[in-house]
Amino acid sequence: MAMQFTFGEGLEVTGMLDVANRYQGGPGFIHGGILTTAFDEAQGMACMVLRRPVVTGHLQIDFAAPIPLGSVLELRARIDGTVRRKVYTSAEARIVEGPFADPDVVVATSRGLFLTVGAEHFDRAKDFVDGVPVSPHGTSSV
Ligand SMILES: CCCCCCCC/C=C\CCCCCCCC(=O)SCCNC(=O)CCNC(=O)[C@H](O)C(C)(C)COP(=O)(O)OP(=O)(O)OC[C@H]1O[C@@H](n2cnc3c(N)ncnc32)[C@H](O)[C@@H]1OP(=O)(O)O
Repeated sequence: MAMQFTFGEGLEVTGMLDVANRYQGGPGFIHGGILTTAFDEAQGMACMVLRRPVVTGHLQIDFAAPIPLGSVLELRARIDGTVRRKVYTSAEARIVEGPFADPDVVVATSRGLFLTVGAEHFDRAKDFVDGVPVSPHGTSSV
């Protein structure tokens, strides 16, 4: 997904998403699956501090407010803790530009469980790789 990421202090990662027209779900608003993808990317990116590949095991989104096309979304994500291969993460989204912008209002939240995996996890699909992902960290082609 075409997001810009910056690494803040500590374990927090900030991702910015321009809510383009192609991300429409209901008329005028972002599709919930797109927002879910953005959280998956941001929380997966927060896991990169571990310097091991991870995959998403469980992701739970609360859609608290509608997000109109043309918004700029800010997603802040972090690792909350690790247990063995399990990596517990959370994130919030705020509209920071556009007609509904209010940096004090959280419009969606996410909790995600990621699992560290070995290189063999991806090796199994190497014959099916299709193209170069858009994302600089190489996880998504959306
Ligand atoms: C050549 C190297 C290439 C490197 C490339 C690096 C890329 C960049 C890296 C990093 C940036 C990442 C950015 C990511 C952004 C996008 C990520 C995605 O969209 S990933 C696609 C969607 N997800 C899947 O396709 C997973 C499909 N599922 C699986 O493969 C397995 O189910 C997996 C790996 C998640 C777990 O399977 P198991 O066999 O490895 O692990 P078990 O032994 O079953 O579980 C381990 C522990 O986790 C818990 N667990 C597993 N799944 C759970 C679940 N769904 N809910 C709750 N707990 C779960 C279990 O209860 C267990 O817990 P206990 O340690 O015993 O306490």
